[in-house]
Amino acid sequence: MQQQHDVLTKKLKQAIEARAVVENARKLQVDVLSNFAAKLSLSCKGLDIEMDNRLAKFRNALHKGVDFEHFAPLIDEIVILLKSQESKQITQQRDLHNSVLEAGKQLQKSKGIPDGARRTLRHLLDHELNNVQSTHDFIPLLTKLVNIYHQVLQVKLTLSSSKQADAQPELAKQLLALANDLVLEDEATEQIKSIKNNITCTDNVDDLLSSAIEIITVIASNISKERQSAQSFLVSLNQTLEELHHSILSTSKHSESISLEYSSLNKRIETKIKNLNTQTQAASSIAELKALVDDELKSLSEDLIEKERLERADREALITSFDEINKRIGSLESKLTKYKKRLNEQRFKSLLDGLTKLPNRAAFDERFHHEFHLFDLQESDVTLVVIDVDHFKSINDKYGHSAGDKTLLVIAKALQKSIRSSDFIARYGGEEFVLLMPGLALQNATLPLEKLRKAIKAIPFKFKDTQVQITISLGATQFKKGDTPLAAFDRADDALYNAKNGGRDKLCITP
Ligand SMILES: Nc1nc2c(ncn2[C@@H]2O[C@H](COP(=O)(O)OP(=O)(O)OP(=O)(O)O)[C@@H](O)[C@H]2O)c(=O)[nH]1
Repeated sequence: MQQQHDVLTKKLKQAIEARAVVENARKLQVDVLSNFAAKLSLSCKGLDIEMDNRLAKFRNALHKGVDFEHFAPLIDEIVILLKSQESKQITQQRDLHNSVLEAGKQLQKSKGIPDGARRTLRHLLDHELNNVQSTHDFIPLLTKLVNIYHQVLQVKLTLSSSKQADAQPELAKQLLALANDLVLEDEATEQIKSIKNNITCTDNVDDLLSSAIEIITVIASNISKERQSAQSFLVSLNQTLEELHHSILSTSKHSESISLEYSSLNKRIETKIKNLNTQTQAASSIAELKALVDDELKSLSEDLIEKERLERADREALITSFDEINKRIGSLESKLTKYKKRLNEQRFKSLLDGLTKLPNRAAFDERFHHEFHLFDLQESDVTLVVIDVDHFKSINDKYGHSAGDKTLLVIAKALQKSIRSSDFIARYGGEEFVLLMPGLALQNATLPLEKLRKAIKAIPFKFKDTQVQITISLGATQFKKGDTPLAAFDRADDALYNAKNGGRDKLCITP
């Protein structure tokens, strides 16, 4: 009996001990959970005053270890408040999305956004804004937006304040781009070159204004020269046509008078033959007949000689007139050929970039649309690449604008040299180039494009005795079924954006 009692007591003790362990573990867990809930409730602080009060009560109750029955109504109230907070937040997030989008679009309309900032803004509005999941995600976007606003505001402030209006780097940049795009006759090219030199030496508004006026004057005089040359061509065309008209008129008058002479001569011959007929009938002796025939034949042969003379004169007049007409047509043709050549040269020049002599943006647009048209017809592979020189501004800033120009020239040559003859490269503007690679699938483009990137990186640039490494970033895509030229270009531009954001000196691909 005692033995049984001892066994039972031992088991009971063991059970009590095991229970205590479980209770302790549970208490520990509850403590951890309570702490966590208290911390979580603190993170909601500040959203709503009513909820703050309830959460404070909740934390207090947790701290005191109040029974769950006392918690339950408090938790219910908090859950209701949280739900209303959630729907409030969704509305706020939507409003915030709309206002950021609206602000960004307004900002896009502003003039004077630096190139890099404009690209960042477009990416922000087209992509980043759509990926926002929470209000928190807006913070980096808003920071970027404010940054861009700041840049634009600075440009505007500089513009509006006459005191500060001295420095206008953006205006200088635009003016320089305009001067670079101008394709004029040789004499004007020299003038533009000297204006460009002036622009690179200053960003003072007054100096830039006078450069702008000089550019306008050069353009105006070029247009007037062009007009004069077109006018002189038209005048000479008109003169030649008039001369031709006279010549044809006089030839036809001459022909008319000759044909009148002809018909009277023919009539005379006819009458003489008729007379000869009647007279021979009437002749009574051989001697009379002989004398008659002799007379008439003599007169007829004179008429025939006259007829022959007339014919010869007519032929000669015709030949002279044809010669004259041919000469005039010949001279008109050679004038026309010269004029056409001139127009073609001008068109060719207007499709070349003045600095690098690569095809310019207009030429690229033409070719781009042509390739797109071909793609629509046969859907062959076309890879499109946008290339941008990295940190190019710092080359200008550190070593001067003409060093920047030379750099662009060297890069353009290297790019041209490194591509296939069937590829098409153009200077899109500033330090940006575009490359079209017809017949090359995007999956096979990595190798040649990486080679291109490395080729530029390997150029041994040297400025002011300093070895400088210059790199490029590349964004590539390919034409897709149902694409538009703009959509394809945007994809390549997005890829370039990724390459820039990924640290530059990179090729990024957006299929
Ligand atoms: N020398 C020279 N500079 C040019 C020409 N066209 C544009 N630029 C300059 O190119 C620079 C481009 O600067 P950003 O758009 O800020 O770009 P970045 O410095 O290359 O920097 P990332 O593109 O972001 O790597 C500007 O300073 C322009 O003035 C040109 O024909 N000649």
